[in-house]
Amino acid sequence: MDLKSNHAAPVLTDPAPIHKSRLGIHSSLFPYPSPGAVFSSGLYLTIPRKKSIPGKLDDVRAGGWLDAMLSSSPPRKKTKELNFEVASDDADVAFGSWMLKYPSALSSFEEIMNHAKGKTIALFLDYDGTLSPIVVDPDRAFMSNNMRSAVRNVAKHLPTAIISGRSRDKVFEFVGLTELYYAGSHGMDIMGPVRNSESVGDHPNCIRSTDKQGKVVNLFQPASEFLPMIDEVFRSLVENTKEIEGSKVESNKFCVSVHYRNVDEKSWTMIAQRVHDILKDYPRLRLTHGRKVLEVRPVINWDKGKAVEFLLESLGLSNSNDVVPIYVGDDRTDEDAFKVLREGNRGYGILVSSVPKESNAFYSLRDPSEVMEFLESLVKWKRSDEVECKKEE
Ligand SMILES: O=P(O)(O)OC[C@H]1O[C@H](O[C@H]2O[C@H](CO)[C@@H](O)[C@H](O)[C@H]2O)[C@H](O)[C@@H](O)[C@@H]1O
Repeated sequence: MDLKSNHAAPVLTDPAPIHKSRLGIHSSLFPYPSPGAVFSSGLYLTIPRKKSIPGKLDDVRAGGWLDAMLSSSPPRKKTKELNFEVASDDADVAFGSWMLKYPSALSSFEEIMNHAKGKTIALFLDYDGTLSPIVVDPDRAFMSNNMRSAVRNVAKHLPTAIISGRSRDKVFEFVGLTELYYAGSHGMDIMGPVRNSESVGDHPNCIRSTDKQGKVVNLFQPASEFLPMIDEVFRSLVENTKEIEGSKVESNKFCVSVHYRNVDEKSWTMIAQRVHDILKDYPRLRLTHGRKVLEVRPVINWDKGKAVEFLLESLGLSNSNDVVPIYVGDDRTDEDAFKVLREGNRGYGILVSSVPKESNAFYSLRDPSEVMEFLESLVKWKRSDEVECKKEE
């Protein structure tokens, strides 16, 4: 397997089992790699450990960080995503053949709905790059009012949740809708419904709480013990990157994002090295790569895929052949959710991308405007499905 291609680049970690009990976290939340294992978003591979020499630039190069950074959010004209380079003139041809593998969810809408006829669709949406366009300032990634209406309408008809890398509060601030469920910090902070006959409430790290409207909810925060560590790392990252022009460190409660979108490419090695040097003192934290962002998160066996499973269970929609989960997302962390759906042979992942990317999704949409069209089509379909069902009664 080519460790440098596709999803996230590998990161060396040093799991120390002793901390498991000390942190008071349920053992099922810890991932499986043994010392010397390399893992990235969904990848667990054992390779011999390399001795790292603190402060050496080789660290970030050898670890594949720079390759991953260079390939994040690839330019429109040239792509290396499928391990080959194409000239700009051929880009459309390459995209066309990629679409054969990941057909448009809009042109395949009827086909998708044929599978969903008479079933419940559960909808899961990523935020950045899916509901809002990617913009230079992460604090200004607003969704349009039209998109907000589309999400509100779809949530009135279908159980809907947003699963974001952002903090749950921040994504709620951007979306501002009470008709749906929210999971922040890549699924490590879920506010879900309470059901009478439920099993998720018994889940370790799940507590009863109330939402902003005073409704009783289940709050699931499997990484809560990591909060002091994450805060400490956040402060170190801010301090150690502050003189790198354009860099921005964002706290996402249980994760930290180090943005380099606005950093001159010449300084990418420096920013990667600073993050690397801090993380080597925190073996219980790991790094994943997003769109021009380095994401620091706890080493627990929890991701967007697990969040989908948790929410399905909370909604009483797991273990049912009558449920079709659909997950729409654009980023590497969304692959965990696509994988859960693909491997469980249920529902569909839809990748939002305007360039060819290897993915575990089944279908594709080019950008947030196509996502909005897809959501509107779902509402129309649901309305006519309801009318037909009434006629049959
Ligand atoms: O899971 P998501 O909802 O997609 O969140 C992933 C990260 O999204 C944000 O960063 C990305 O969008 C920014 C605004 O368009 C853009 O400036 C940045 O370059 C992108 O990486 C967010 O700021 C991160 O904290 C999230 O982890």
